[in-house]
Amino acid sequence: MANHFRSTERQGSGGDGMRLVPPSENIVSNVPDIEPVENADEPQTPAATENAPEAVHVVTASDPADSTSEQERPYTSVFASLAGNDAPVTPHTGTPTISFKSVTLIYPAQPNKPALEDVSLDIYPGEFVFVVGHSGSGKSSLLRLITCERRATSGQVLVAGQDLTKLKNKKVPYLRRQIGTVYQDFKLLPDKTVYENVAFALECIGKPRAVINVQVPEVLRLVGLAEKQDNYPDQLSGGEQQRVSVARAMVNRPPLLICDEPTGNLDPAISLGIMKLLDRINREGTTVVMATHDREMVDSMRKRVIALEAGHVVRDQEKGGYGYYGAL
Ligand SMILES: Nc1ncnc2c1ncn2[C@@H]1O[C@H](COP(=O)(O)OP(=O)(O)OP(=O)(O)O)[C@@H](O)[C@H]1O
Repeated sequence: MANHFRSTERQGSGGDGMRLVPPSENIVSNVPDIEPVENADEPQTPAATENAPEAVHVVTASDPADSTSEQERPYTSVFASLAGNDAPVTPHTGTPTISFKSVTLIYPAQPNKPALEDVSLDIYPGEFVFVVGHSGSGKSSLLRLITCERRATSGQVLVAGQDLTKLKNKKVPYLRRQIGTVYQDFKLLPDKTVYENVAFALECIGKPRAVINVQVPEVLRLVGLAEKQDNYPDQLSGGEQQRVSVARAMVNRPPLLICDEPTGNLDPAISLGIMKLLDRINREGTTVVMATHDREMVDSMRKRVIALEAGHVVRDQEKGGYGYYGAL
């Protein structure tokens, strides 16, 4: 299969020597060559640059697209150090990693209220995309279509060039090997240690023990949990549990990462540690799509933002902000 997942060039400006590794090379050492996670409570640098939105390609929301500017904020966001204002926009060329063509999703339990209706969008290799919107606007449903947990009622969902509306059930596990997932509730196995939780992801796809023995310690070091590899999930903080789930999602070095409110249960300082990890994974070439309610994070990081309202895309903006959605 052609590699429609991975970008061919790095995004961002801070050169840290990371290398893109085609999946075929990722047999033994497939963890990105990046520094381990730093302490989340390290001193934060002030907001770097102006945050005027650029390259808006669709804005149809009646509300203003961008919310509070850096100047208006009474304090510097903990996420300010991840602002990508100076980073070039990922080119929207070639085959999209994810393509929705007039997609509608109707759950049988709610036949008169589509969770998604006539959604069309393209996400390209190497992009980092936030999906925002009210509770019930369709964010998780959109992600479930990408991971093939749900099938579209009509329209076409293409992931890595494959039409998921036609994908046979027996082929779904192969698709999922290409997609790392991180959820708000971590979804760790309680009776397995940190090491075993991460190793299990590789065992499930038939990786040999020799490979597991190399990759698991490597990824645990990357997320800063090497010392806790023998702990069980209930012996970890929420932030540590989420780092295990990020380690598990990336240990097979998937070219696409789907995150559904990965920082939803975490305080801002701990969320920052998780976001630093995901930002680095993205800068190394992995496409990241993240549903979130975290206004501060979205406003600070200035990534592409897709906003949903009642199952419709109402805004799609490069370097966007969270927008005005009132209480969520
Ligand atoms: N399994 C389901 N069966 C029936 N309806 C569902 C199901 N899952 C979601 N829905 C409905 O689909 C719509 C979109 O839900 P979805 O979970 O995608 O929203 P969301 O934006 O992710 O919300 P939240 O921010 O609260 O997680 C809602 O009206 C919801 O009630």
